[in-house]
Amino acid sequence: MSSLNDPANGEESSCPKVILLDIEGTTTSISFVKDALFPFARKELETFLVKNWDDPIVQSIIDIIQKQSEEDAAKGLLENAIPSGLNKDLVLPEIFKNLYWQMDNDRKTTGLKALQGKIWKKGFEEGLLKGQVYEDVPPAFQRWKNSGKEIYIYSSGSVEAQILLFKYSEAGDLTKHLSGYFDTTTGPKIEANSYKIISEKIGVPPNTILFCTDVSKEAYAAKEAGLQVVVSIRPGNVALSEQELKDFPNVTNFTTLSD
Ligand SMILES: CSCCC(=O)C(=O)COP(=O)(O)O
Ligand SMILES: [Mg+2]
Repeated sequence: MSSLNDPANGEESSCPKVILLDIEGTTTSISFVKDALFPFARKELETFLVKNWDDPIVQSIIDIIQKQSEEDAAKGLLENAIPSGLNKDLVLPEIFKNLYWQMDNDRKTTGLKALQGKIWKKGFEEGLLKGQVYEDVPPAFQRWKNSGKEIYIYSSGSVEAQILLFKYSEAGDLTKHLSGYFDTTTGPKIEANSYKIISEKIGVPPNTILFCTDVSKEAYAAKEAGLQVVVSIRPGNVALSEQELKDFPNVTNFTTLSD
């Protein structure tokens, strides 16, 4: 990784076998997620839930959202949890209120992300949404595959949403390059244990995985788990502190990220 903006930390890092990528701020601009994907889900939210209320998968997501609201209320983040056991007409306004609050605060909870994925499905399949990736992403995928590496995704977006974004991308179907996907059902992205689980699931030692993300808390968690870590600096990303720049190599695009 000699061409990276690598702080002189003196640590040996071997050539990675696996590239593990975050989406927002890494393969895809934050502005695409915030200005296209999130508003689409917000606009369709009420219609989607009213129409699909009886779908068992939607009901299982509602359960997750309700339980999350209990945790949030217990922590004092919310005044009231979503009441359970109410009929559809009484509970739906409470669910909408909770979800608008979550979206306003860009919460990365498993329930909200699963629901957004379900809503985006229609948008991607009907051509109303096209997944955006930075222009250096498709050639990097090809280069890594050619050199025998496996590429995985780890994003707060649900696995379903991740697949949609890469399948219906402006650069064509990129899922052919991807070996697998992880979301917050594996664990929070800011906990080292999540990265240990990912390395076990992929079946390779942590230090053979190179994780690239824009979020420093995720970078520190992955580093603690023993992964190689590179921070992504893209236009619109949150700027890194001086300390973070010392602690991690960084890339401004994938052209220089691992051969
Ligand atoms: C189609 S993936 C949606 C991305 C998303 O909802 C999100 O919150 C992105 O989080 P990330 O962990 O990729 O930074
Ligand atoms: Mg990100």
